[in-house]
Amino acid sequence: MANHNENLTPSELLQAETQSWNLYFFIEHVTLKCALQLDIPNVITKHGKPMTISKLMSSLPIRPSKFPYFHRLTRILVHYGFLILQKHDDNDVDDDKGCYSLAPADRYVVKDGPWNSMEDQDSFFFKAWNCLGDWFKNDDPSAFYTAYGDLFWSKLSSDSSTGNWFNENMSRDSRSFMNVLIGNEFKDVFEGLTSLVDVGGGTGTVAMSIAKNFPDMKCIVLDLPPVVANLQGSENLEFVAGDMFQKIPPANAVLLKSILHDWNDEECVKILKNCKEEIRGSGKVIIIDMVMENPELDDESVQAQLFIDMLMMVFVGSKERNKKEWEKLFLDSGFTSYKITLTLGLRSIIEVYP
Ligand SMILES: C[S@@+](CC[C@H](N)C(=O)[O-])C[C@H]1O[C@@H](n2cnc3c(N)ncnc32)[C@H](O)[C@@H]1O
Ligand SMILES: C/C=C/c1ccc(O)c(OC)c1
Repeated sequence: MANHNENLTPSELLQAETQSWNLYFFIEHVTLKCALQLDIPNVITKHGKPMTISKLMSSLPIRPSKFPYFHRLTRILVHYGFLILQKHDDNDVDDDKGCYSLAPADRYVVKDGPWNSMEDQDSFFFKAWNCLGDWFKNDDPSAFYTAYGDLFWSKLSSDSSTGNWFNENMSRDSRSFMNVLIGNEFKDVFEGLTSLVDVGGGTGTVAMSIAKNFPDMKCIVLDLPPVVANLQGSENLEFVAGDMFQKIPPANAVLLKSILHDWNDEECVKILKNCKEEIRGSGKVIIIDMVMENPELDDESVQAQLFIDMLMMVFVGSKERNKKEWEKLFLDSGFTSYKITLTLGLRSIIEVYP
């Protein structure tokens, strides 16, 4: 092992060279981005079955002059696991080496995954990330603020196309998450509740799913005026425009999905105290958010969690919390007990009792 006063050994240097290619050039990002620019996931989805490379090329908006280059893109997409190549026969010498299909991650992205429309919002997204270095050297609340001179929620409120983009993505995230939650034995968490207010419930995707599955429960969605303006409720679903730091409508249970990770500790305590005040009957607060440092998670999940934690820092100046940090929030807001009832992928369901 070389210490940092010495030059790298030849083998360290060669390994560093390899690593720097893999780390510094965003290979996965730039190649996947091209796949999305060419609409590869949608074209394969529409085709309905795996496609040969010739079929794929002729179905995509690419010029014949570029056909000879295309297998280089599919090759790296296969390497990164974005595409799956089922080989027909290793002896095949022509370009139809096999059939390409979508990996589960693309099927998720096409069908209901959020943030796949990053393309339209590319500069919006990266402008904030590009300011992260500057943010460390200034006193701004978030790198987003450094980039835009405005807070994230305020910007979304004033710029309706970005606001709609964000709400649509949160809604996609919520739709797939609720399909897992409600579609399985996991829906116990809502059983027996008479009413529920989804605080910061966006455009109501979560509440609609609960309202549909529990017709006797009255569901309320509280969100900022520009988010819920013009949204139509139903028999047991109501939209309320407001500010969770001011007043939360009373209900048997309060749901906070992807809310507390947007705020710092003092703000979270304020929100939680407001929630506690409005709980009616023997109710609870239900939190759906990540719990960091869960030793049961695999490396891939940990990496995604670490990234989302950074995302919160960049966009809203907040953080993801470990079990101890969650517990402190609950006790500081006057709750007596809590339990982490379920972990689904990256996120957990935490029930908190007054
Ligand atoms: C990350 S999104 C989560 C949306 C939804 N709960 C979900 O999981 O799909 C955070 C939500 O909090 C809302 N929000 C931000 N500030 C708020 C406030 N002061 N009062 C009520 N809602 C607010 C935003 O408009 C946004 O819909
Ligand atoms: C670009 C995405 C920004 C973002 C901001 C706040 C959130 O709570 C969030 O949840 C996934 C995403």
